Formats: sequence, C-alpha cells, structure tokens
Amino acid sequence: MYSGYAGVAMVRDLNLTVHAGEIVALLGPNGAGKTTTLLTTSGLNPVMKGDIRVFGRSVRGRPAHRAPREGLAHVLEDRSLFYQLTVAENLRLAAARSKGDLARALSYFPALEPLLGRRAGLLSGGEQQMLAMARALTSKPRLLMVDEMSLGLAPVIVERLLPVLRRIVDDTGAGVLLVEQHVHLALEVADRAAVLVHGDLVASGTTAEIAGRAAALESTYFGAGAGAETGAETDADTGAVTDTGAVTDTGAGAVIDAGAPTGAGARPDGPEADLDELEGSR
Ligand SMILES: Nc1ncnc2c1ncn2[C@@H]1O[C@H](COP(=O)(O)OP(=O)(O)OP(=O)(O)O)[C@@H](O)[C@H]1O
Repeated sequence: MYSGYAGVAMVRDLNLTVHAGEIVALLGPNGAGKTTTLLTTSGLNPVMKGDIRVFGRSVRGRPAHRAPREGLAHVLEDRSLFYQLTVAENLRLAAARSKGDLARALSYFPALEPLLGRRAGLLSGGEQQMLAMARALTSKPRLLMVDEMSLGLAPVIVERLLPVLRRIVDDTGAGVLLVEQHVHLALEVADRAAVLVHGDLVASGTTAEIAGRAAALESTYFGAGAGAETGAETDADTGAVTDTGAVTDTGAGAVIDAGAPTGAGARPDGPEADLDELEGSR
C-alpha cells in the first residue's frame, strides 16, 4: 500500500503481514512512515494506492470508529487518554463502548489496580502507557497495534512493559504490530521485524536475522539517505496469510514481500543478499 499526506506518499509499496499469535516490530528512523502505516491501518489516514486488509476486509471506506468492532485496537503514540477522568473511568468507558472485559484487561497490569481512583493526568508516563494498553485490551483485539510504547519512558520501564505484550499474544493469540524506537528491546520481544527508511521497506525478516544486522541497520538509521539508496529489501517468508491477523496488503499471500523494487539500487534476491547490501551501505 501507499499512504501519505496531501497527495504525497510517505509510505511506498509497503507489503507487510502480521499473523495471529506473532509480534512484528516495525522499526525505522524518525519520519520513516511507521506511524503513518498504523494510522492508515486503523483508517485514521486514507490509503493512497493499494489496499490494507484487516482480517480479510479492506480498510478502504471503513470509518476508523468501526475498527475495534472488527478486532483491531490501536494504542496511539500520544496514548489519547481522558486525562481528567480516573483510571477506572477511562477503562469503564472503553469497556462500555466495546462491551469488553475490563477485569481481564486489568489482569495484565496489576499495578493499575491501586490507582483506579486516580485521574489519568496524574499518572506517571509508564502508568499512562499501561492504562492505554489496558484500555485497548478491553475490546479483546485480535490485532493490537502499539505506537511507540516507550515514548518518554525510561528503558527499565519499557523492559517491564514489552514482555506483557508477549503474554497477551501467548494468551489470546492476537497479532501485534509494534512500532518501537528501542530496537534491541523490540527485537527481544518480537518474532519478526520490518525496517522502514524514508517510506521504503529496506529490510524484513525474523528477529534473529534482523538482530544479526542490528548494527548495520542502526547505522542506516543515522545515515538514512544511504540506507534508502541501497534499496535493500527482503522476501523473508512466504507462508500463507491466516484469516486472523492480516494487516497489509497488495501481495498474493506472502508474509512479508516487499514487492517490486522502489529504490535506486539493484536488488539481489533473498534476505541474506538484502541485508548484506544494507551492511555494505555503511
Ligand atoms: N499530518 C501530516 N501532514 C503532513 N505530513 C505528515 C503528517 N504526519 C506525518 N507527516 C510526515 O510523514 C512522514 C512520516 O511520518 P511518520 O509520523 O509516519 O513517521 P514515523 O516513522 O512514525 O516517525 P517517528 O519515529 O518520528 O514518530 C514524515 O516525513 C512526517 O513529517
């Protein structure tokens, strides 16, 4: 799919799938298009070209407020809490809207229980993030998208929160698409990862494959232009898309298939060649 703003594509030719029961980390430098990808999947930003299918249904023409009913929950970068309302009120509101399961959502974040009567605006950053996650869970999502869980949080807090995602996935079988700046922490919890640079998918694969190249990828982040120029891409896995967790898009069932080359460079096939190319871009 292609997505962007005011007619300018900020994400180009992205082909990415999230399966049920897996965590996919969407990584990349500032401005790469990660948030745009999530907003477009939720229906908060329109698809420019191509399509996104969530559980087999196109998001085109689907109003964003219907997404939770279709099993999609999105924890936005700004957490979007009702800061004047208490923790309990925030949760009850979400649970009422989705006829969801408040107790189950809270069970993942027991630290919130003593804080139920506190206004959300008075919570610490980590507590607010827990509340945003718990709120998302009340709708029992089959696909959970989390944008920058770590924003403004100390790494030690992030280290505690990320494993909760794994528990959620293991318990519920939901798929998770995680946008995260802490690359190493994200790779510890994810099953697969995709790297966007300047709107192009430059690498994807299992976390082991991406972790093995983390140093190269990080240098690509800092020298994003060079990374984008290599145009490296990956066709990491060609398993079938399940019907509970498809996120994106135009391909014919490949799990991650970056599709036709969009960058300037020549692209050898296969993940190893692609990642070597990335490394060579340093
Ligand atoms: N509402 C908007 N109008 C115009 N351009 C926008 C808008 N929102 C984002 N952009 C631009 O789209 C590009 C992708 O932004 P996006 O927020 O998706 O990146 P990101 O990878 O999530 O970055 P970050 O890690 O900094 O949050 C950036 O160049 C950004 O400036």
